[in-house]
Amino acid sequence: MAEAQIVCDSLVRIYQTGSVEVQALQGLDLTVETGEMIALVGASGSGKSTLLSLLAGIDAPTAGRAHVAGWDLLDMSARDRLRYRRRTVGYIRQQTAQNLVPYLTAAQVVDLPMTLARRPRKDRAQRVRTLLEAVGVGHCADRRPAQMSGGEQMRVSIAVALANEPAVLLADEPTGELDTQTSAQVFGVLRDVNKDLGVTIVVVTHDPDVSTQVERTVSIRDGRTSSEVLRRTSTAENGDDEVVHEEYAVMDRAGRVQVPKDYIEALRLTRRVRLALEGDHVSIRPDAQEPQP
Ligand SMILES: Nc1ncnc2c1ncn2[C@@H]1O[C@H](COP(=O)(O)OP(=O)(O)OP(=O)(O)O)[C@@H](O)[C@H]1O
Repeated sequence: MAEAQIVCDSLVRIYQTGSVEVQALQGLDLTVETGEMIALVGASGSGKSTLLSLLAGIDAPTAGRAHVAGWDLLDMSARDRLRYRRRTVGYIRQQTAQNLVPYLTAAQVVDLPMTLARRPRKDRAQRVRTLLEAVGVGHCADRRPAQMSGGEQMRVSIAVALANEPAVLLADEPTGELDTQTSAQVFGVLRDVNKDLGVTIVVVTHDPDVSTQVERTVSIRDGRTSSEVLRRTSTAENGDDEVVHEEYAVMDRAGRVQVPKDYIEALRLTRRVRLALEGDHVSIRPDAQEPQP
């Protein structure tokens, strides 16, 4: 079977500032299939942006395994990394302004990544128009960022990220600075890109409504994937279609599963627990020998 488009195993990123060490990712596992669109959620500081910048090839992992579209992110020359950033991934940064250039028009900024990738001039002009139309901002071609709304700027940012036909699109809080209605429209553009162009998309978001818009929402806690919510459509007893959200814990390759904090507290689980295979499930019980607090 072909490997998934994004595979992270026990991914670690440690930042060292002076004598202080921050473990932004502490053994994160994530698999995203080709053509999937997933949302990544988690509290502030949980490691979402760190993960995205590693996947974008902006930053390098400290340890673990990370493969994206056939590239090994832990074993890449500087030249490979540049090529990867230009052609394999599209990255939309958290602040809209960081994706654009104040003195360039929308058409010029979408053209830029193609010029850097040495695409012939005649292809570029046509593609700039097609891309701006595709994300609904054809009318902004000659405008600079200051002459566009936040939603229009974000659409142009999406067009920039798509310029070199990336296999993977990474978006860090693309709707964070937008009102509810504009957010829904921008999210709609990302969904269309995913459906129509088959681009694999990972979107970081704080918006609790996103799980209703994607098939899979992955939660990150303390630099690890903690749970996943899958959205499924099933048929209710009255014959109507109903959307069901089911939450799953994530197990890593070594078989480790994180027990949710509220379960630990409810059963007063301590360092040692009793595990038992019971027919079709595994049970976890408190250790009777351990003194209860
Ligand atoms: N360049 C850096 N140097 C040192 N520490 C960093 C750096 N970047 C991130 N961190 C730390 O790593 C941890 C994870 O940060 P990250 O930005 O990935 O979180 P996040 O989940 O994206 O948060 P938010 O939702 O607020 O954007 C935090 O403790 C943060 O302070």
